[in-house]
Amino acid sequence: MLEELLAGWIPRQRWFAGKGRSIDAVRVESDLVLISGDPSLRHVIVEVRQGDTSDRYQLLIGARRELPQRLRHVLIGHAGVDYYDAAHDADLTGRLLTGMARGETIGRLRFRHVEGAVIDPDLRSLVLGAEQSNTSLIYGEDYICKLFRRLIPGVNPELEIVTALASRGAPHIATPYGWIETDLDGENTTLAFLQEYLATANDGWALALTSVRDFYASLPEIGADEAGGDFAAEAERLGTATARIHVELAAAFPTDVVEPPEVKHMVEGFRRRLARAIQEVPELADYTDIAEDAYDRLAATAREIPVQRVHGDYHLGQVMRTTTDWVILDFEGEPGQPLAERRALSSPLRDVAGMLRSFDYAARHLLAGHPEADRLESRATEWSARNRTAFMSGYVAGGGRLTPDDAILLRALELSKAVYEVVYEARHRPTWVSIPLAAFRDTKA
Ligand SMILES: Nc1ncnc2c1ncn2[C@@H]1O[C@H](COP(=O)(O)OP(=O)(O)O)[C@@H](O)[C@H]1O
Ligand SMILES: O=P(O)(O)O[C@H]1O[C@H](CO)[C@@H](O[C@H]2O[C@H](CO)[C@@H](O)[C@H](O)[C@H]2O)[C@H](O)[C@H]1O
Repeated sequence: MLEELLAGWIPRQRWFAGKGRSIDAVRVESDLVLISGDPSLRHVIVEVRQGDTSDRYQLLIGARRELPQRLRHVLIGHAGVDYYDAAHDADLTGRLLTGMARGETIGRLRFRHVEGAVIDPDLRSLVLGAEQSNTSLIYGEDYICKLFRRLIPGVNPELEIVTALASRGAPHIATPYGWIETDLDGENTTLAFLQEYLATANDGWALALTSVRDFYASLPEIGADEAGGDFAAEAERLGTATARIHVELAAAFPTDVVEPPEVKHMVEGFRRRLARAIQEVPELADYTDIAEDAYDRLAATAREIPVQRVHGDYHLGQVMRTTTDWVILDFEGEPGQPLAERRALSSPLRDVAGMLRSFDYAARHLLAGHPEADRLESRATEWSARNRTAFMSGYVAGGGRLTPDDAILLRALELSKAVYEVVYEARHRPTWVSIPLAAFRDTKA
């Protein structure tokens, strides 16, 4: 009965990855009672079959004889009692904190805390604004608990990296407190991650946009360096924080080098990504020569490239400015890539390339559909260049490496990221495709 209700409810959830394809079957793979009574709380893992694919999802299911008004929007369905999405029920979600604080094992679920962490189990939760691929619960002003919805067997890279960095006393991370795990297909798999909530911080994207708006609105036109909301000092500090994180990651995890023949394989990977992207967004074909030129130059550099664990999907939306520092979040790699690829060693310049692209995004995203887009084009270029330069100087000052050969690698990585972004935007925000395409146009002119 529950399975039937879920088959109707799951496709309507933001985090459901199989949208647009019909569901053949929903099967409950595991069902554990975490609290009994009314209201009751169950932890459920379901398998959703669609054609020849099947995905697993994690659910917290509450049951009450009658759902109060405040929970009616998360009703799953009625079958004797009202079943609902208990992630939204602050009367029940404290159970996750208690489990982690006590280090409990319940059936196949293991609740764990970071050594020495003290977790207050009495805080009440709220679901963070827009649920995307995961559901995040904010407990009081203290913790954020990310509940992974679609379950991929394996340890989540975010948990792996943040706990390793915290144990080294690394700066620029949000303190980890605990996690929930289980075994899936014989692999230890992360179900949820509890971390410090940066209640008073602002994310880098919002801060950068404030600066861009201020710069665009300043009349008579003044230089980016004279604008009141100049972001360059922050960009530079962020560059230094980024270099420090790279140093810490290199110390906490194994490192390696990619030998020159393997660099060619890496370039082949870039070319394959470009070819796949062109199939999806044919407009990109106009810029093939520019990307290929950067890839050829990289293939021609006969030197080894140091590789290590990196952030993997680094942009202004992943960094937060607290009153004292930049904090880096979401070390999960590019969403949608297989776990092995997200955990693979890579050049730290991949993150640098991601952030450079992000400065360009911040400068340009207001231009799409702007009546004065032509006038603002040169201002966008000025803001982007100023902040990219400041970020790089902070990165180098913080110990980040940038030799002339690195600059060739950085350029290829930046264009490869822009290729990824063109596909990402075509899928999710088609009116933004022009932003990453400008990364190629800039050099074509
Ligand atoms: N530790 C934190 N403190 C404060 N806000 C956070 C924290 N972690 C995430 N957030 C906020 O939650 C939002 C989504 O977090 P994120 O980890 O990027 O989720 P997703 O993987 O779904 O993109 C971010 O935009 C950020 O503003
Ligand atoms: O934050 P996520 O891990 O979900 O990353 C994905 O979404 C990002 C958009 O939020 C996307 O980033 C792109 O848009 C940003 C502005 O919204 C911009 O700052 C980034 O430079 C740009 O790449 C990211 O690529 C995607 O993986």
